[in-house]
Amino acid sequence: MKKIIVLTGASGSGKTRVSHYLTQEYQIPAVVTHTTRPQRTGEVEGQDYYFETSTTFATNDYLECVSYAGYQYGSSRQGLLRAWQKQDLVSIVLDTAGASRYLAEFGEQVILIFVTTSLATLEKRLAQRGDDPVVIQARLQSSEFQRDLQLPADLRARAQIVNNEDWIKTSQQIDQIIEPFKKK
Ligand SMILES: Nc1ncnc2c1ncn2[C@@H]1O[C@H](COP(=O)(O)OP(=O)(O)OP(=O)(O)O)[C@@H](O)[C@H]1O
Ligand SMILES: Nc1nc2c(ncn2[C@@H]2O[C@H](COP(=O)(O)O)[C@@H](O)[C@H]2O)c(=O)[nH]1
Repeated sequence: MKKIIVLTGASGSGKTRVSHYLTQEYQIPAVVTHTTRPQRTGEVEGQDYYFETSTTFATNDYLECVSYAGYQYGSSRQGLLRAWQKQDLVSIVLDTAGASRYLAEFGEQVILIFVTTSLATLEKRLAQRGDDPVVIQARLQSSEFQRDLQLPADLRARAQIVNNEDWIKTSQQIDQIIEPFKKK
C-alpha cells in the first residue's frame, strides 16, 4: 500500500530537516509543494518548492491549499503522484491545516509526525536560518504560527510527537518510527 509521512508542526520546528534526513538516509522522496512566498537564499525551484505568482498558483489542481502568514501554499495531486511513482513511501511537509486534510483524505495511508520545540528555540532557529527579522516577527504573530504551536485535537490520536531540541535524539526517534516501513 502506498503511504505518506506527513511532517507537521510550527514553523522552524525542523520539519524540512527531518524530510531531508528521510531522503538522505532512507531514499524517501519528498512531495514538492507550491507557494507564492519569495524564494529564500539557497532554495531551489522544483526541489524546495514550486515558486508561483498569484496567477500561476491558481492554475494547479490542489489536494489542499492554505494561506500561511500572508502567502499561499498548496500541494498538488500531480506532485503526490510524481513522488509515489518513485517510491511507495514518500513524505510531505505541511502546516497543521494541511495535515488534517491529508488525514481525512488518506486515512491509514498517513504516518503522521508532529515536530515540536520550545518557542525560544523556534525563534532562534528562524533567525539562524537567515529569515528577514521583519518577516520573522510577522510570522511569529500570525494566527497560523500560533495555531501550529500545539497539536490540534483532530490529529492527537494519530500523531507521533518528535521533540526536536537535540538532533541526535530526533534522528534516533525518526529511525524508530521508520523501522516498520523500511524495505526488507
Ligand atoms: N535539532 C536541530 N538543531 C539545530 N538546528 C536545527 C535542528 N533542526 C532544525 N534545525 C535548523 O533550524 C532551522 C529551521 O528548520 P527547518 O527549516 O527544518 O524548519 P521547518 O519546520 O521546516 O520550518 P518551516 O515550517 O518554516 O518551513 C533550519 O536552519 C534547520 O537547519
Ligand atoms: N497546508 C500546506 N502547508 C504547507 C504547504 N507547503 C508548505 N507548507 C507549510 O507552510 C508553512 C510555511 O512554510 P515556509 O517554507 O514558508 O516556512 C510551514 O508550516 C510549511 O509546513 C502546502 O502545500 N500545504
